[in-house]
Amino acid sequence: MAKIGVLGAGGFGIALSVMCNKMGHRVTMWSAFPAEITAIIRDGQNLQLLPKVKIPKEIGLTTEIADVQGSDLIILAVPSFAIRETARKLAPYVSQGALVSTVAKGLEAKSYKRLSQVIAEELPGCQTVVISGPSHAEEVARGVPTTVVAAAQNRAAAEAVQDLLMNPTLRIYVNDDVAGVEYGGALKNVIALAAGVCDGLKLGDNSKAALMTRGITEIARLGVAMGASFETFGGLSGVGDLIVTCTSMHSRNRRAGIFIGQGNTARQALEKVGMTVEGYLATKTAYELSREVGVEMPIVEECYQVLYQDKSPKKAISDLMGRPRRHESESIWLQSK
Ligand SMILES: NC(=O)C1=CN([C@@H]2O[C@H](COP(=O)(O)OP(=O)(O)OC[C@H]3O[C@@H](n4cnc5c(N)ncnc54)[C@H](O)[C@@H]3O)[C@@H](O)[C@H]2O)C=CC1
Ligand SMILES: O=C(CO)COP(=O)(O)O
Repeated sequence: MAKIGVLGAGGFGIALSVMCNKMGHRVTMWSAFPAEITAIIRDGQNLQLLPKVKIPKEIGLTTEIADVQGSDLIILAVPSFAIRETARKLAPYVSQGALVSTVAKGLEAKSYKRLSQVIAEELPGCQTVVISGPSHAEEVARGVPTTVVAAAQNRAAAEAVQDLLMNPTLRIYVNDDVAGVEYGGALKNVIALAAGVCDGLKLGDNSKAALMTRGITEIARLGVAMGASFETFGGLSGVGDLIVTCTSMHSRNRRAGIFIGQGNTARQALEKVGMTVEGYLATKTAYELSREVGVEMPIVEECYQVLYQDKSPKKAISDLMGRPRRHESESIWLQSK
């Protein structure tokens, strides 16, 4: 039995806490917000972020981040925009070599850093392991067979997370390509939003398949330009997560896209979903990064215009369809002029 600290008491923080508790680990779940913990204690669940998942009494609930000190593993399960401030709060309570994981999927705004890089800056001396892959909280909490990857620069650290968290319903593969795993996880949310827009517009399966396939092409194009391995995008954290997020009703990104396709503004869609929609910020960050490094990302660019410049989704789709003719085999390497 290990001691696990989970930072974040939303959908995925709860799902992982419940899973770890079932495995026999001693779990402490932290939230930055006293009202969130009070509501969980009162309702025995988080009615807003993961309803119908009962939180067992053995899981410690706290707003004192110091309470996770001495954990064998600390999992950051807060949205990507809160990773730096949460890691900074944690810093006084972790020792050299501590094992820290993140499940957040995003890039830091403005710096375009990957979240493991952000954590390494705030927690130097810790071993950072990225956990990513097709893993909706609703299903992880129910014990639906799920597969993810654990990626770290130090393979032993990823294997330690594999040892701690792998169980009959969660199969964990180790991966050395941290950059590829993180770009896949962050960027698939943009494509999932776009897939939701297609669904909201009541387009067909052809359109969705096109978005997913061309989407992973441009995700890989940026990832490879940023130093990732091409192969990673064909794995669980790439195409695997893209498939689940573009097709599942659990996906908050896809649901936000559906609202936009039905005629809501981006702001209205985010409010209606009421949970973390990483694809919104990721669209802006990916758009800016792709321009900075000169990588062509037509779907990301159209998403940016729909979300941030009020472009009509129908016009965005017709502009994508009307792009210059191209050979499929060469397009993975395309750089913009
Ligand atoms: N829900 C899911 O199925 C999965 C989510 N993820 C990723 O995990 C991350 C968290 O997602 P969810 O748990 O679903 O989000 P959520 O919206 O359900 O919960 C977010 C949690 O973060 C906390 N939080 C918000 N702002 C904060 C701040 N400034 N400082 C500290 N804590 C803050 C909230 O209090 C809440 O406990 C996201 O990056 C998401 O992409 C990854 C895999 C699956
Ligand atoms: O990353 C996820 C599943 O792997 C969760 O996706 P959403 O954030 O779109 O719900």
